Amino acid sequence: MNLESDLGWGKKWPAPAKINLMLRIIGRRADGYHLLQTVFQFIELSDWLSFYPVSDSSVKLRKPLLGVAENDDLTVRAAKLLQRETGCRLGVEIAVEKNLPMGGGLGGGSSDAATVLLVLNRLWGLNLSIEQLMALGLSLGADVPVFVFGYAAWGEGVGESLTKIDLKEQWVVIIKPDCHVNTKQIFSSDNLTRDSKSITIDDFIAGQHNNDCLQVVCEAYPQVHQALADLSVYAEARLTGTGACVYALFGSEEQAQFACQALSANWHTYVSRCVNESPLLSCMKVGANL
Ligand SMILES: C[C@@](CO)(OP(=O)(O)O)[C@H](O)COP(=O)(O)OP(=O)(O)OC[C@H]1O[C@@H](n2ccc(N)nc2=O)[C@H](O)[C@@H]1O
Ligand SMILES: Nc1ncnc2c1ncn2[C@@H]1O[C@H](COP(=O)(O)OP(=O)(O)O)[C@@H](O)[C@H]1O
Repeated sequence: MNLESDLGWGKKWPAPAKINLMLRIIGRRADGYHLLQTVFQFIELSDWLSFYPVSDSSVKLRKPLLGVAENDDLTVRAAKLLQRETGCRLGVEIAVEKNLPMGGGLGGGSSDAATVLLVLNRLWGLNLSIEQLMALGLSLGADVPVFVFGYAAWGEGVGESLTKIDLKEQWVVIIKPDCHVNTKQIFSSDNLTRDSKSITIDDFIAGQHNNDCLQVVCEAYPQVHQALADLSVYAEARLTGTGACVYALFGSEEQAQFACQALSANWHTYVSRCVNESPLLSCMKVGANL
């Protein structure tokens, strides 16, 4: 193995999805952003990113995503942000294997950005700390810090104040209804509950799982309402983030596969495993021991 591949150039790095196990909106900041209480857990279902050296300081995508201009892509924005913040003059070509649905509430774009921040920090030798990378990530999107943090977390603020939490690692069945939910549109709704009472981690563990976006999302997107009804035949069905994906947790892979197979006749479904440590973090630990 040569030095380039030892460092991780050309290697495939995961950008895992997240689910929100509950989401409460407890207030609103002066800039319009909402103050949340949420619980993030990772799932193994991932996009995969590879990085290739280039001879100049350009940042480019091997193949831009359908419907996302190259310069708007969160991977490109994350790489350019690192260059701006550190004065780094190295460039990169990024290849993205996109498996996570866009606008699905699974945080795919945010996770792609976090993978770029963490991996290029290593490949470009920048030595930024996790805290510095989380702060940079926050400027790209409220969901980015948790993917840099790398552990299942109780999230507050706009999602940047994170406390590590150990959750049961169950199997998850996800339905992706045939619609893209625009996060900004949901957070702009007059009908959104914005004054939920704060709860504690113990309240969540005792069973408070509600998502304050649920009603507004179901009113705007009847497919989401139908997906929740169909999934709830098998287990408690919940909305992740602002949707559109809905999910249910199962104690075993067999139970999850059973529900998934039955639902896949009418829906686009995924089955995966929930994990407390981000698959990216696990991968980076292995890399660090090379
Ligand atoms: C709701 C959550 C829950 O995890 O997830 P998704 O459903 O998007 O995956 C996140 O808070 C979303 O994070 P993210 O998707 O990164 O949002 P951003 O790009 O920062 O914001 C998109 C838009 O949503 C609104 N927004 C977002 C987060 C927040 N706490 N308050 C808001 O009001 C803002 O209007 C913002 O312009
Ligand atoms: N690399 C990327 N992957 C996915 N979406 C991206 C990416 N870069 C920019 N976007 C934009 O971000 C939006 C939200 O994407 P995503 O993070 O997948 O959904 P959500 O925030 O609902 O979980 C997309 O609709 C797309 O316009």
